[in-house]
Amino acid sequence: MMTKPLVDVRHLNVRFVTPEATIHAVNGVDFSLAEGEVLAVLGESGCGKSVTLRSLIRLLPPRRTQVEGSIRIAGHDVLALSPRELAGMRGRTVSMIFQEPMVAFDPVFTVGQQIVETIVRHEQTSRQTAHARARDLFDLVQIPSPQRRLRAYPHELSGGMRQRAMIALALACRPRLLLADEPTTALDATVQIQILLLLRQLQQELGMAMIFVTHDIGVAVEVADRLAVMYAGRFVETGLVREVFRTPLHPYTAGLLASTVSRSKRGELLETIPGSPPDLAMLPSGCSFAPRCRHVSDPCLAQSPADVAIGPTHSARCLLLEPSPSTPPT
Ligand SMILES: Nc1ncnc2c1ncn2[C@@H]1O[C@H](COP(=O)(O)OP(=O)(O)OP(=O)(O)O)[C@@H](O)[C@H]1O
Repeated sequence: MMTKPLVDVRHLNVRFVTPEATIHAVNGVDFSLAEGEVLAVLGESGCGKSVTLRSLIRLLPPRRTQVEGSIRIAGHDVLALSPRELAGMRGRTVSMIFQEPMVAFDPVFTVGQQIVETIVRHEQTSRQTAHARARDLFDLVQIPSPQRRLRAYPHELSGGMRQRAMIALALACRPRLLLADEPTTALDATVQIQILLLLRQLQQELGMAMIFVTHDIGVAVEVADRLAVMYAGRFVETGLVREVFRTPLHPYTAGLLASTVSRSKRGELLETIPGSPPDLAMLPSGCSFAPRCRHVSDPCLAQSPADVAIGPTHSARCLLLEPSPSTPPT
Protein backbone atom coordinates (compact mmCIF):
# COMPACT_ATOMS: atom_id res chain seq x y z
CA MET A 1 0.00 0.00 0.00
CA MET A 2 1.31 3.48 -0.89
CA THR A 3 1.52 5.74 2.16
CA LYS A 4 0.89 9.44 1.74
CA PRO A 5 4.07 11.53 1.70
CA LEU A 6 4.63 13.95 4.57
CA VAL A 7 5.58 16.70 2.11
CA ASP A 8 4.28 17.05 -1.42
CA VAL A 9 5.32 20.04 -3.52
CA ARG A 10 4.01 20.50 -7.07
CA HIS A 11 4.94 23.11 -9.67
CA LEU A 12 6.32 25.54 -7.10
CA ASN A 13 7.17 28.92 -8.57
CA VAL A 14 8.40 31.87 -6.53
CA ARG A 15 8.98 35.31 -8.04
CA PHE A 16 10.04 38.58 -6.42
CA VAL A 17 8.63 41.55 -8.27
CA THR A 18 10.80 44.60 -7.60
CA PRO A 19 10.54 47.98 -9.34
CA GLU A 20 13.71 47.13 -11.31
CA ALA A 21 13.09 43.49 -12.26
CA THR A 22 11.23 40.27 -11.65
CA ILE A 23 13.46 37.67 -10.02
CA HIS A 24 12.50 34.09 -10.91
CA ALA A 25 13.88 32.46 -7.77
CA VAL A 26 12.07 29.10 -7.97
CA ASN A 27 10.91 27.71 -11.31
CA GLY A 28 8.67 24.64 -11.28
CA VAL A 29 10.01 22.62 -8.36
CA ASP A 30 8.34 19.24 -7.70
CA PHE A 31 9.23 16.82 -4.92
CA SER A 32 7.82 14.71 -2.15
CA LEU A 33 9.26 13.46 1.11
CA ALA A 34 8.23 10.53 3.30
CA GLU A 35 8.03 10.61 7.12
CA GLY A 36 11.53 10.23 8.57
CA GLU A 37 13.31 10.84 5.26
CA VAL A 38 16.16 13.35 4.78
CA LEU A 39 16.50 15.38 1.59
CA ALA A 40 19.54 17.60 0.99
CA VAL A 41 19.13 20.47 -1.46
CA LEU A 42 22.50 21.23 -2.97
CA GLY A 43 23.68 24.05 -5.22
CA GLU A 44 25.79 27.17 -5.59
CA SER A 45 24.91 30.46 -3.95
CA GLY A 46 21.84 32.21 -5.32
CA CYS A 47 20.19 29.25 -7.04
CA GLY A 48 17.00 29.40 -4.92
CA LYS A 49 17.67 26.87 -2.14
CA SER A 50 16.72 29.13 0.79
CA VAL A 51 13.71 30.56 -0.99
CA THR A 52 12.43 27.03 -1.70
CA LEU A 53 12.83 26.10 1.97
CA ARG A 54 11.26 29.27 3.30
CA SER A 55 8.30 29.00 0.97
CA LEU A 56 7.39 25.69 2.65
CA ILE A 57 6.38 27.58 5.80
CA ARG A 58 5.59 30.85 4.05
CA LEU A 59 8.54 32.60 5.61
CA LEU A 60 8.99 35.00 2.70
CA PRO A 61 8.21 38.72 2.73
CA PRO A 62 4.56 38.89 1.59
CA ARG A 63 4.89 42.13 -0.36
CA ARG A 64 6.10 41.68 -3.93
CA THR A 65 6.43 37.92 -3.52
CA GLN A 66 4.39 35.70 -5.82
CA VAL A 67 4.10 32.02 -4.92
CA GLU A 68 2.31 29.57 -7.22
CA GLY A 69 1.83 25.82 -7.18
CA SER A 70 0.86 23.55 -4.33
CA ILE A 71 2.57 22.74 -1.03
CA ARG A 72 1.06 20.03 1.17
CA ILE A 73 2.62 19.18 4.52
CA ALA A 74 1.03 16.59 6.82
CA GLY A 75 -2.30 17.13 5.09
CA HIS A 76 -2.17 20.96 5.32
CA ASP A 77 -2.62 22.93 2.14
CA VAL A 78 0.10 25.39 3.18
CA LEU A 79 -0.67 28.15 0.67
CA ALA A 80 -4.34 28.21 1.78
CA LEU A 81 -3.76 28.35 5.56
CA SER A 82 -4.96 31.37 7.55
CA PRO A 83 -2.26 33.20 9.55
CA ARG A 84 -3.57 31.52 12.71
CA GLU A 85 -3.47 28.02 11.17
CA LEU A 86 0.00 28.75 9.82
CA ALA A 87 1.23 29.78 13.29
CA GLY A 88 -0.20 26.50 14.63
CA MET A 89 1.61 24.48 11.98
CA ARG A 90 4.97 26.23 12.52
CA GLY A 91 6.80 24.74 15.45
CA ARG A 92 4.33 21.90 15.95
CA THR A 93 4.45 20.16 12.57
CA VAL A 94 7.35 21.97 10.93
CA SER A 95 10.29 23.80 12.50
CA MET A 96 13.24 25.58 11.00
CA ILE A 97 16.85 26.14 11.97
CA PHE A 98 19.08 28.77 10.42
CA GLN A 99 22.73 29.53 9.71
CA GLU A 100 22.62 32.32 12.27
CA PRO A 101 20.87 31.34 15.56
CA MET A 102 20.22 34.96 16.54
CA VAL A 103 17.51 34.92 13.82
CA ALA A 104 15.59 32.41 15.93
CA PHE A 105 16.18 33.99 19.35
CA ASP A 106 15.03 37.26 20.85
CA PRO A 107 18.12 38.88 22.46
CA VAL A 108 16.18 40.29 25.45
CA PHE A 109 14.96 36.96 26.89
CA THR A 110 16.98 34.02 28.20
CA VAL A 111 17.08 30.95 25.95
CA GLY A 112 15.21 29.02 28.66
CA GLN A 113 12.37 31.57 28.77
CA GLN A 114 12.00 31.34 24.99
CA ILE A 115 11.91 27.55 24.91
CA VAL A 116 9.42 27.40 27.83
CA GLU A 117 7.24 30.05 26.16
CA THR A 118 7.17 28.07 22.89
CA ILE A 119 6.12 24.87 24.68
CA VAL A 120 3.44 26.63 26.76
CA ARG A 121 2.02 28.45 23.71
CA HIS A 122 1.77 25.36 21.51
CA GLU A 123 0.87 22.72 24.05
CA GLN A 124 -0.98 24.52 26.86
CA THR A 125 1.15 22.80 29.50
CA SER A 126 2.11 24.31 32.88
CA ARG A 127 5.34 26.31 33.10
CA GLN A 128 6.76 23.72 35.41
CA THR A 129 6.22 20.90 32.90
CA ALA A 130 7.56 23.11 30.09
CA HIS A 131 10.67 23.90 32.13
CA ALA A 132 11.33 20.21 32.75
CA ARG A 133 10.96 19.61 29.00
CA ALA A 134 13.36 22.45 28.22
CA ARG A 135 15.92 20.79 30.51
CA ASP A 136 15.40 17.45 28.76
CA LEU A 137 15.83 19.16 25.40
CA PHE A 138 19.15 20.66 26.50
CA ASP A 139 20.24 17.17 27.54
CA LEU A 140 19.10 15.86 24.17
CA VAL A 141 21.21 18.39 22.26
CA GLN A 142 24.11 17.66 24.62
CA ILE A 143 24.47 21.04 26.30
CA PRO A 144 26.45 20.59 29.52
CA SER A 145 25.15 22.25 32.74
CA PRO A 146 21.67 22.66 31.23
CA GLN A 147 20.13 24.50 34.22
CA ARG A 148 22.76 27.22 34.06
CA ARG A 149 22.67 27.44 30.24
CA LEU A 150 18.88 27.80 30.23
CA ARG A 151 19.31 30.97 32.30
CA ALA A 152 21.75 32.45 29.77
CA TYR A 153 20.89 35.12 27.20
CA PRO A 154 21.58 34.07 23.59
CA HIS A 155 24.67 36.30 23.28
CA GLU A 156 26.20 34.69 26.38
CA LEU A 157 26.51 31.31 24.65
CA SER A 158 29.34 30.29 22.30
CA GLY A 159 28.51 29.81 18.59
CA GLY A 160 28.27 26.02 18.88
CA MET A 161 26.18 26.17 22.08
CA ARG A 162 23.86 28.75 20.52
CA GLN A 163 23.39 26.43 17.53
CA ARG A 164 22.53 23.56 19.90
CA ALA A 165 20.11 25.82 21.81
CA MET A 166 18.40 26.77 18.54
CA ILE A 167 18.06 23.08 17.65
CA ALA A 168 16.48 22.52 21.11
CA LEU A 169 14.05 25.38 20.43
CA ALA A 170 13.17 23.92 17.02
CA LEU A 171 12.54 20.48 18.56
CA ALA A 172 10.53 21.86 21.51
CA CYS A 173 7.18 20.73 20.09
CA ARG A 174 8.42 17.51 18.48
CA PRO A 175 7.99 18.56 14.82
CA ARG A 176 7.55 15.91 12.13
CA LEU A 177 9.63 17.95 9.71
CA LEU A 178 12.77 19.99 10.38
CA LEU A 179 13.92 22.52 7.79
CA ALA A 180 17.62 23.32 8.08
CA ASP A 181 19.09 26.25 6.14
CA GLU A 182 22.89 25.83 6.05
CA PRO A 183 22.89 25.38 9.86
CA THR A 184 26.62 24.63 10.11
CA THR A 185 28.11 27.00 7.52
CA ALA A 186 29.02 29.76 9.99
CA LEU A 187 30.77 27.42 12.44
CA ASP A 188 34.40 26.32 12.46
CA ALA A 189 35.17 22.87 11.05
CA THR A 190 35.26 20.86 14.30
CA VAL A 191 32.02 22.34 15.65
CA GLN A 192 30.46 21.90 12.20
CA ILE A 193 31.06 18.15 12.32
CA GLN A 194 29.73 17.90 15.90
CA ILE A 195 26.50 19.70 14.97
CA LEU A 196 26.04 17.61 11.80
CA LEU A 197 26.48 14.38 13.76
CA LEU A 198 24.06 15.66 16.40
CA LEU A 199 21.44 16.54 13.80
CA ARG A 200 21.70 13.16 12.13
CA GLN A 201 21.47 11.36 15.46
CA LEU A 202 18.43 13.41 16.56
CA GLN A 203 16.73 12.92 13.22
CA GLN A 204 17.13 9.14 13.53
CA GLU A 205 16.15 8.96 17.21
CA LEU A 206 13.06 11.11 16.75
CA GLY A 207 12.11 9.65 13.35
CA MET A 208 11.80 13.18 12.02
CA ALA A 209 11.93 14.11 8.33
CA MET A 210 14.41 16.80 7.36
CA ILE A 211 15.14 19.08 4.42
CA PHE A 212 18.70 20.31 4.58
CA VAL A 213 20.01 23.12 2.41
CA THR A 214 23.73 23.23 1.73
CA HIS A 215 26.30 24.20 -0.88
CA ASP A 216 28.70 21.56 0.43
CA ILE A 217 28.42 18.17 -1.25
CA GLY A 218 30.31 16.49 1.63
CA VAL A 219 27.70 17.74 4.10
CA ALA A 220 24.86 16.59 1.84
CA VAL A 221 26.33 13.10 1.60
CA GLU A 222 26.82 12.99 5.36
CA VAL A 223 23.24 13.79 6.35
CA ALA A 224 20.87 12.87 3.53
CA ASP A 225 19.03 9.87 2.11
CA ARG A 226 18.19 11.75 -1.07
CA LEU A 227 19.75 14.65 -2.95
CA ALA A 228 18.20 17.39 -5.04
CA VAL A 229 20.70 19.41 -7.05
CA MET A 230 19.37 22.90 -7.68
CA TYR A 231 20.38 25.24 -10.45
CA ALA A 232 18.74 28.54 -11.46
CA GLY A 233 15.59 27.84 -9.48
CA ARG A 234 15.11 24.26 -10.72
CA PHE A 235 15.81 20.82 -9.35
CA VAL A 236 18.08 19.64 -12.19
CA GLU A 237 18.82 16.23 -10.66
CA THR A 238 17.24 14.20 -7.88
CA GLY A 239 18.06 10.75 -6.60
CA LEU A 240 19.28 8.66 -3.70
CA VAL A 241 22.60 9.99 -2.41
CA ARG A 242 24.58 6.97 -3.59
CA GLU A 243 22.97 7.04 -7.06
CA VAL A 244 23.77 10.69 -7.63
CA PHE A 245 27.25 10.27 -6.23
CA ARG A 246 28.08 7.19 -8.30
CA THR A 247 26.28 8.08 -11.50
CA PRO A 248 25.69 11.80 -11.82
CA LEU A 249 23.35 12.38 -14.77
CA HIS A 250 23.47 16.14 -15.11
CA PRO A 251 26.67 17.90 -16.28
CA TYR A 252 26.20 20.39 -13.43
CA THR A 253 26.15 17.62 -10.81
CA ALA A 254 29.19 16.00 -12.46
CA GLY A 255 30.98 19.39 -12.29
CA LEU A 256 30.13 19.84 -8.60
CA LEU A 257 31.41 16.35 -7.83
CA ALA A 258 34.58 16.82 -9.86
CA SER A 259 35.46 20.06 -8.08
CA THR A 260 34.93 18.43 -4.67
CA VAL A 261 37.03 15.39 -5.55
CA SER A 262 39.91 17.39 -7.00
CA ARG A 263 39.88 19.72 -4.00
CA SER A 264 40.07 16.88 -1.51
CA LYS A 265 42.94 15.16 -3.36
CA ARG A 266 45.17 18.12 -3.94
CA GLY A 267 43.97 20.60 -1.35
CA GLU A 268 42.99 23.01 -4.10
CA LEU A 269 40.14 23.41 -6.52
CA LEU A 270 41.44 21.96 -9.80
CA GLU A 271 38.34 21.65 -11.86
CA THR A 272 35.69 24.25 -11.26
CA ILE A 273 32.66 24.80 -13.41
CA PRO A 274 33.54 27.76 -15.63
CA GLY A 275 31.34 30.85 -15.45
CA SER A 276 28.72 31.65 -12.86
CA PRO A 277 25.00 30.93 -12.40
CA PRO A 278 22.64 33.08 -14.50
CA ASP A 279 20.95 36.23 -13.27
CA LEU A 280 17.53 35.06 -12.09
CA ALA A 281 16.02 38.27 -13.46
CA MET A 282 17.19 37.35 -16.98
CA LEU A 283 17.11 33.59 -17.38
CA PRO A 284 18.39 32.40 -20.76
CA SER A 285 15.95 30.56 -22.99
CA GLY A 286 16.49 26.80 -23.23
CA CYS A 287 18.55 25.05 -20.58
CA SER A 288 19.76 27.50 -17.88
CA PHE A 289 23.03 25.60 -17.54
CA ALA A 290 23.80 25.67 -21.29
CA PRO A 291 26.14 28.73 -21.17
CA ARG A 292 28.45 26.83 -18.75
CA CYS A 293 28.02 23.30 -20.09
CA ARG A 294 30.87 21.49 -21.85
CA HIS A 295 28.34 19.27 -23.69
CA VAL A 296 26.21 22.14 -25.00
CA SER A 297 24.70 21.85 -28.50
CA ASP A 298 22.23 24.00 -30.45
CA PRO A 299 19.00 22.41 -29.13
CA CYS A 300 20.10 23.18 -25.54
CA LEU A 301 19.87 26.90 -26.29
CA ALA A 302 16.29 26.65 -27.50
CA GLN A 303 14.61 23.85 -25.62
CA SER A 304 14.02 23.65 -21.89
CA PRO A 305 14.80 20.07 -20.80
CA ALA A 306 12.07 17.96 -19.20
CA ASP A 307 12.69 15.84 -16.11
CA VAL A 308 13.80 12.42 -17.43
CA ALA A 309 13.61 9.45 -15.05
CA ILE A 310 16.28 6.82 -15.54
CA GLY A 311 15.17 4.73 -12.59
CA PRO A 312 12.45 4.71 -9.94
CA THR A 313 14.29 7.26 -7.77
CA HIS A 314 16.78 8.96 -10.09
CA SER A 315 16.03 11.67 -12.64
CA ALA A 316 17.55 14.77 -14.24
CA ARG A 317 16.77 17.62 -16.60
CA CYS A 318 19.20 17.39 -19.50
CA LEU A 319 18.58 17.03 -23.24
CA LEU A 320 21.38 14.43 -23.38
CA LEU A 321 19.04 12.09 -21.50
CA GLU A 322 16.08 12.63 -23.80
CA PRO A 323 15.68 10.23 -26.74
CA SER A 324 16.83 12.04 -29.86
CA PRO A 325 14.03 12.85 -32.36
CA SER A 326 15.77 10.72 -34.99
CA THR A 327 15.70 7.61 -32.79
CA PRO A 328 12.91 5.36 -34.05
CA PRO A 329 10.44 4.47 -31.28
CA THR A 330 10.94 0.92 -29.99
N1 LIG B 1 13.03 39.03 -0.48
C1 LIG B 1 13.66 38.96 -1.64
N2 LIG B 1 13.47 39.95 -2.55
C2 LIG B 1 14.08 39.90 -3.76
N3 LIG B 1 14.91 38.90 -4.15
C3 LIG B 1 15.13 37.92 -3.28
C4 LIG B 1 14.53 37.88 -1.97
N4 LIG B 1 14.94 36.75 -1.34
C5 LIG B 1 15.78 36.11 -2.20
N5 LIG B 1 15.89 36.80 -3.37
C6 LIG B 1 16.67 36.41 -4.54
O1 LIG B 1 16.29 35.09 -4.90
C7 LIG B 1 17.41 34.37 -5.42
C8 LIG B 1 17.57 33.03 -4.73
O2 LIG B 1 18.02 33.27 -3.38
P1 LIG B 1 18.30 32.12 -2.33
O3 LIG B 1 18.63 32.82 -1.04
O4 LIG B 1 17.19 31.14 -2.32
O5 LIG B 1 19.59 31.43 -2.90
P2 LIG B 1 20.45 30.27 -2.24
O6 LIG B 1 20.60 29.22 -3.25
O7 LIG B 1 19.85 29.88 -0.92
O8 LIG B 1 21.83 31.00 -2.01
P3 LIG B 1 22.72 31.16 -0.70
O9 LIG B 1 23.43 29.85 -0.55
O10 LIG B 1 23.64 32.28 -1.05
O11 LIG B 1 21.78 31.50 0.43
C9 LIG B 1 18.60 35.30 -5.27
O12 LIG B 1 18.82 35.93 -6.52
C10 LIG B 1 18.16 36.31 -4.25
O13 LIG B 1 18.80 37.55 -4.44
